[in-house]
Amino acid sequence: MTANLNINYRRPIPLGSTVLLESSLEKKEGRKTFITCRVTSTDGSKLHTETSALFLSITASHLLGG
Ligand SMILES: CCCCCCCC(=O)SCCNC(=O)CCNC(=O)[C@H](O)C(C)(C)COP(=O)(O)OP(=O)(O)OC[C@H]1O[C@@H](n2cnc3c(N)ncnc32)[C@H](O)[C@@H]1OP(=O)(O)O
Repeated sequence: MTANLNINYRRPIPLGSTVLLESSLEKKEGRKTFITCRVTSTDGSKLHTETSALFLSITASHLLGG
């Protein structure tokens, strides 16, 4: 479950363009998983978006409000 999501939009992505999306698992601490992601031009020269997020493992009952 997404607990935290930060997105920096650095440059617009031109309509119809192809981009490279790289996602990394930074660390895992118990129920917490820290992920980063970058969207760049396919040659990596232009940074479009950079993101960090924290996901928490949950139980099915959490989704049901338990
Ligand atoms: C265009 C489309 C865009 C789509 C965007 C993505 C859409 C989505 O992801 S939809 C889902 C959105 N997420 C939600 O609705 C989640 C709502 N929140 C929750 O259900 C709960 O707060 C939940 C499950 C995240 C955490 O609750 P709970 O399981 O009780 O964890 P809790 O005991 O509070 O915290 C556990 C640990 O995580 C940490 N933690 C919890 N929330 C955060 C947070 N926001 N930031 C940093 N740390 C956090 C706590 O500090 C604690 O750390 P430690 O164990 O070191 O003390």
